[in-house]
Amino acid sequence: MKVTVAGVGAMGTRFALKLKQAGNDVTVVDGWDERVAALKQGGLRANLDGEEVAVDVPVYGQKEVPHDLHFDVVLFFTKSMQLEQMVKDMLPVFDDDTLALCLMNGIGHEKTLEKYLPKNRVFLGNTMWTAQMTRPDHVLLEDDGSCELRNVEPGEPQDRRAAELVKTLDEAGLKARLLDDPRYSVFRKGCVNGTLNTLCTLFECNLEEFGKTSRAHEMVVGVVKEFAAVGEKEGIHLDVDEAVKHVEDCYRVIGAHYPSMYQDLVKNKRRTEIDYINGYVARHGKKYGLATPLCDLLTAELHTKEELQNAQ
Ligand SMILES: NC(=O)C1=CN([C@@H]2O[C@H](COP(=O)(O)OP(=O)(O)OC[C@H]3O[C@@H](n4cnc5c(N)ncnc54)[C@H](OP(=O)(O)O)[C@@H]3O)[C@@H](O)[C@H]2O)C=CC1
Ligand SMILES: CC(C)(CO)C(=O)C(=O)O
Repeated sequence: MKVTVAGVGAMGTRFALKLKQAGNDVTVVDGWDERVAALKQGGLRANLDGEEVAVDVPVYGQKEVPHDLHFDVVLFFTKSMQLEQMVKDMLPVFDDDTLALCLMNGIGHEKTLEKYLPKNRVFLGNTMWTAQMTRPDHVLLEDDGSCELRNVEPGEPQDRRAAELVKTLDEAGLKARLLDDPRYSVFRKGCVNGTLNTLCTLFECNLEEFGKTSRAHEMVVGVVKEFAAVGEKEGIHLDVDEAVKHVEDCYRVIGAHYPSMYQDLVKNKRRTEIDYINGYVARHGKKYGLATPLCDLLTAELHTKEELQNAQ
């Protein structure tokens, strides 16, 4: 499959590397100049499950992508606040059958994609893999994970193409599965990020350390209930007990991981994706007349921490 990964930070690198190693034709695009320079010089460099690897792929800065390239799929892995600009910059390489796949954290990305692309070419889902930039030229890829996806609009040929995408990702060792409803999956993943990313960033701990604290369960249940209430208004019937279990399973499966939001703010002093996670629930709760006190407070706390850290 001919794939371009648009946004090749930590997670984009995992997907680009694994897809390339499995024999796919992979190109990468990024907007961070230092990262682009490092990729052009040394390729995709990572510690992959304990082994140092370096793989060469074509690399383009976000503003220098040649318009005559063709791809079967553009896989978006920017931060949420960078997605819209990346979609606009990638539009010239979309032809009549190029697919857009977004597995990023955050709720509502399909709306951004649908502003620029026909709905039947928008594919959505999430990943439970982990990844961490150690330097602008190097990524740490450890832990086990998975990913899941589906076309947002049912029908052909997109149902068939979703199955093809899953097969390609799965054959690359990315443990992919086909979803029934991608928006359900995005809200369910939102529960993981709206609890673990946010609280581990505030408390500056990893998932396992947070999970061992005595009030963790109470906080997780409270936040998940707010995601479920907003989801309900948007036609998504989240199973609260199952979503809480999904969150709490992370303490065991990827316990040593510091969530991407922690990496952004605590490690890199970068602004976070909070407005697309708890902030989404807080904003939409207001729109539907629902009280979402925990998400309101967590969003305000994260923004306050960003201010105090002078995050860029
Ligand atoms: N990492 C993880 O474990 C997981 C991540 N995800 C999701 O995947 C998506 C991509 O995230 P991820 O791969 O973690 O992103 P990264 O942290 O690797 O960064 C993406 C972009 O942020 C900017 N940036 C990051 N670090 C620095 C730095 N030190 N100095 C300057 N700029 C920096 C760069 O863009 P620019 O310069 O243009 O601002 C870079 O291209 C997100 O939606 C995330 O939530 C999902 C599951 C797990
Ligand atoms: C790996 C996981 C699930 C941890 O919260 C994540 O999505 C992240 O780090 O952003």
